[in-house]
Amino acid sequence: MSCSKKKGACCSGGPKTYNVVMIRHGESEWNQKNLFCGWVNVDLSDRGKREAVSAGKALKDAGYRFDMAFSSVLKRANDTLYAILKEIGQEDIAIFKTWRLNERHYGGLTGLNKTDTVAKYGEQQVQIWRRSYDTPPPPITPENPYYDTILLDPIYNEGPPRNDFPMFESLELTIKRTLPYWNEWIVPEIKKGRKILIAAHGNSLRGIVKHLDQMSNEQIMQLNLPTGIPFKYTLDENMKPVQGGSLQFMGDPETVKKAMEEVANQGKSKK
Ligand SMILES: O=C(O)[C@@H](CO)OP(=O)(O)O
Repeated sequence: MSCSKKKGACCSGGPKTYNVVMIRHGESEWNQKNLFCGWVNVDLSDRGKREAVSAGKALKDAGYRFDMAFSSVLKRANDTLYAILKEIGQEDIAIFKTWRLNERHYGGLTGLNKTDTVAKYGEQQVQIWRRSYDTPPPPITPENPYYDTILLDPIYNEGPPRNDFPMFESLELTIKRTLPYWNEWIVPEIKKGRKILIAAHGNSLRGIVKHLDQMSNEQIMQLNLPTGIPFKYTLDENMKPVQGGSLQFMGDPETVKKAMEEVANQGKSKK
């Protein structure tokens, strides 16, 4: 059977491969204001909404169809997903939402302006907080204006458990709660040949990318995922990327490069 037109599992002659599409949500209102956001449930900005629609159009033009979708419990990722599904005319597919795909919890940095934080602590420290593998931000405390906003938000009624509710997360800690979900819920569906779309966040997706590409703790520091540009992985039966199958962005390389630089620059001082 030839399945060259299918975007899920493919088997035409050679070894079986599987495609999975992921997207970081479109620009959020707090991305626009350059604030550390993490678990605060903010909306997409107008630009972010446009990015989500464009992502949907790109997927539609490339002929993508999905069997199911996964997202976090945060509306910026959910709304990105809905906009895409609307564009491709698949609003009725099954959607699974989990806090395990949330953005990393930014602890005591939540709500702070990234440029002001650079001015106070220096670019190097902010880069460590934003992109290092295992250095967490300071914990969020009750004095933080968003402490209750997060803790009392009904989106967290289903988890994480109250006695294990994060007060901060490094990338390492983010991966510890994201990867079990990837392995237990997403991988089995990919292996069944289901065509999967994941709409999540810069750092939860960095965790999945680090795992798939077996990137070192140093390599992952350099990766900034752009907002609202879908990317595809082509995986073998062991869920390892095939040659050239990693991080295949659906956008022209110059636009992707600029969008990545824009994210990186959020943690630079304004000259
Ligand atoms: O503030 C955040 O929650 C994240 C993503 O928007 O920011 P950063 O890119 O600094 O990890």
